[in-house]
Amino acid sequence: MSTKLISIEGLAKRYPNPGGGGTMTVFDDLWLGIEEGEFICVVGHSGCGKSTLLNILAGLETPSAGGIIVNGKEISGPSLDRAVIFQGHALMPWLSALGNIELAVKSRNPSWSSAQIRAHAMKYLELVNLGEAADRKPAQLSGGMKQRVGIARALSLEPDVLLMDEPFSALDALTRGGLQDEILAICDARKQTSFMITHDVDEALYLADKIVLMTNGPEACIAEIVENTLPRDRTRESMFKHPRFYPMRNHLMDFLVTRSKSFTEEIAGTEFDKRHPPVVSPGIGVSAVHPVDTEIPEATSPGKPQAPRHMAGG
Ligand SMILES: Nc1ncnc2c1ncn2[C@@H]1O[C@H](COP(=O)(O)OP(=O)(O)OP(=O)(O)O)[C@@H](O)[C@H]1O
Repeated sequence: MSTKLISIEGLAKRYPNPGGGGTMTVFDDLWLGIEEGEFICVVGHSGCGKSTLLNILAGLETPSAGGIIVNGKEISGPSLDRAVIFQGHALMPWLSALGNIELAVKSRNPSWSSAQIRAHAMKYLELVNLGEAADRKPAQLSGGMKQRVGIARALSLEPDVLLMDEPFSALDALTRGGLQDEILAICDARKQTSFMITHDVDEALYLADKIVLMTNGPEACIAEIVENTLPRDRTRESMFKHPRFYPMRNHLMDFLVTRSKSFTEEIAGTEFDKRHPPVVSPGIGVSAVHPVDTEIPEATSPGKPQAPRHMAGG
């Protein structure tokens, strides 16, 4: 029996072949365990199945094989325990910012009085610094403000798991940076288990405890789990100057640019086991004081993973 909050076990997704006849396997035999309070980012090229994976976690899609266990129960559909923040905020246009959150709070707590619902919704609107915009309709809010309402709505459900599908990708860099800071502060304070898809390597390095690397599709798989070796109390400014930043960043970029395409050849003849994707810690051994001029130790360099520590179902 798994001790993880989330255990993805042998997950596969197949769709009918677009060219007709047979099926197309998006990904196959994914195994991943997620601890309570962890912030996971999934990185991989377009089409490898990141959104499909998140939608299965949300209960919006069903897997073709395998399953996902959350809190000891297999996912069989959507649940308010798993809140989703989408790229397009999906707000009800006829409701105010506060009204949108109240709707979610009411669905979560049907027995609450209107006053209780309002107070709870307002608390989360204020948490994302939108208290003063409570009465505004989505059309009267900027893109960043709308996304804040989406974040407040998801958090107001006080979910076990927060699922985010490229939540900031449609925003300008400044707004994105501000929202990343807010989400990080909130998730840290609440020890919120979070699962985010992003194409932005720096976003993953700033937010994630672990970064899951997916190979290119079709038939994508989890190639590695990269432990973020930057200090947990990193700030956006300090992160870039840390000696482990470039070992981390280079490892991720090397995967995306080269290894994600040729992974099948990389593992040919090795004992690579999809059930226990290797866990690597780039930059460990690099001095935290001196500039980056130290070699990454063999045991943690690409292709020489540490003994797997992060196993689902195990
Ligand atoms: N409902 C569907 N029917 C058929 N094929 C689908 C369906 N949904 C997704 N796919 C296919 O599954 C594959 C994975 O799609 P998915 O959106 O999960 O990828 P992704 O990694 O999230 O991509 P991106 O980074 O571009 O958002 C793609 O080839 C896509 O065309």
